[in-house]
Amino acid sequence: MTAQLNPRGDVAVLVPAAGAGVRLGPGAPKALRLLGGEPLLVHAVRRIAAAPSVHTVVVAAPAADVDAVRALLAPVAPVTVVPGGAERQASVAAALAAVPAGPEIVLVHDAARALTPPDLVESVAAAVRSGHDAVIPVLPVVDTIKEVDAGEWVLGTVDRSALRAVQTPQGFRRAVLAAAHAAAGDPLTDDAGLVEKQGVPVLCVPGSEHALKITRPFDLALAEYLLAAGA
Ligand SMILES: Nc1ccn([C@@H]2O[C@H](COP(=O)(O)OP(=O)(O)OP(=O)(O)O)[C@@H](O)[C@H]2O)c(=O)n1
Ligand SMILES: C[C@](O)(CO)[C@H](O)COP(=O)(O)O
Repeated sequence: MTAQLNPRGDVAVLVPAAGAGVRLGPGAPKALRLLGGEPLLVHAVRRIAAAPSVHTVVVAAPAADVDAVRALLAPVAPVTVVPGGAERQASVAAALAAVPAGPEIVLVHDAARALTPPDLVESVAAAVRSGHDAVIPVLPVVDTIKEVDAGEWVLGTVDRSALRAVQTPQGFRRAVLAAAHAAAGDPLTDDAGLVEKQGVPVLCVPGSEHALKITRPFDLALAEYLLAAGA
């Protein structure tokens, strides 16, 4: 039996949360590390659950922690927890397989983007609902970008005007995401990449600086600051 949030909602949110967090340094799996005294995953799920369109949330947890994650999230929101895989893509596929009949819009959202505002969940879902098969939140790139050889010698300067930094939640018509995962080969770093390989147009909508991905220790420190400031 899959847990539901809003039975009249039309959105399922998949939360890959099975990563180790190697770049954050030694410690518990990243989704379980603390921000303001609570695990990143709790922050992420709380904000997803505050988005009124959300019908179902499926979390892909580290396989060894599935029961602990179920217990952790029970007081936060009704969620389904499944074991994740060795790569993010496999974790998303496992969560997608657990979505019940009903929601025709599926969002994929990193637990590591713990402070993502509910408004961003709603705006991505609304863009899919309005007829777009695939929608991603993006921000402009603010640094000058260089192509380098072996990470050391500059080969050239890339025109950044057409570049965007891509966030989550990424939103899809359910059948489009399912077909892209069914056809998936080697793992890609995001779900839009799989959909692009199927020739499906992907729409960009404005992202949010609060949806930063907590990847390195500095990101966690920044998130602590943002949380204390009311994010
Ligand atoms: N096998 C994996 C790997 C990643 N993720 C999830 O995918 C999201 C984005 O991944 P990232 O931020 O790169 O997390 P990690 O893989 O944990 O980071 P690292 O590469 O530093 O270990 C995270 O919520 C992470 O938990 C997952 O569900 N399953
Ligand atoms: C999905 C993602 O968050 C979009 O920016 C990103 O691609 C995850 O990448 P990572 O290498 O797993 O951090």
